[in-house]
Amino acid sequence: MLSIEKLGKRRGSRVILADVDLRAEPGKVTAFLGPNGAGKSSTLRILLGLDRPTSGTALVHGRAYRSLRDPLRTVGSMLDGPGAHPSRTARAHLAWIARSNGIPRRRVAEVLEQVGLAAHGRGRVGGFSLGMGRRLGLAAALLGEPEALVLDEPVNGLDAEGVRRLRGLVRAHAADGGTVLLSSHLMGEVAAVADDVVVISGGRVVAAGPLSDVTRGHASLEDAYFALTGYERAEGA
Ligand SMILES: Nc1ncnc2c1ncn2[C@@H]1O[C@H](COP(=O)(O)OP(=O)(O)OP(=O)(O)O)[C@@H](O)[C@H]1O
Repeated sequence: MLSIEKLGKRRGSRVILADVDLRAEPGKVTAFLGPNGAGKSSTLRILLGLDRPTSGTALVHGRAYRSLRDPLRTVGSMLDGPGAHPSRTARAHLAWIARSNGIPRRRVAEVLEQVGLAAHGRGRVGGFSLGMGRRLGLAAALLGEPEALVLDEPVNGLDAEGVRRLRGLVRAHAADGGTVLLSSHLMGEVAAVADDVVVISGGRVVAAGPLSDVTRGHASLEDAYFALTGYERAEGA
């Protein structure tokens, strides 16, 4: 369970986040949607202890990320970039994370297989394509068999096979009772996997609830998204 309440973030006089509420529940895929600059990454960075809020709380299983005893076994995350040194091989990178977090070494081969990088384990990360780097980031998120997954724009850079694989992984994770929170600005990908949706625009949540509730009265999630974020009006103005 991931719970964010009344989260606020200011940078100088700029309001980045205002009273953001979000819950991602076990057994469900929750999509966090919004246009570029809406505040998705800022929210997820605070949830993962990489930044501090100005107000409010962001908790993983009722605790702040920084106070988790076994963070990688509790919540796996993928933010931008593979987060690995370019001269390291994929396997060495994952083995290093595993070693420093008390995760069994066997998990390295398992997650490389899961994300479709089994044939590239000995490849240096510096030679990876954008999509391969994203797959490696996903592998690192899965490494500790965490209950919760937090994935920031996981579809970016993935090819069709990668997108299909990702969908399968997140659906399977939720089906096993896990919690999945993923951000995206790509409606089609989200409509295909999400149970619940939270839409953010200008640092404020403009809609939240089951996908069917958020899309009610609209032809598609995309139509709902444009209506909720005011994008069409802004572009037409
Ligand atoms: N380190 C930072 N310093 C100053 N401003 C920042 C910083 N990080 C983000 N911002 C600002 O905070 C706002 C929210 O950005 P954020 O990256 O959270 O949005 P996002 O919804 O993740 O967008 P995208 O879809 O483009 O990734 C933006 O106006 C951005 O310019």
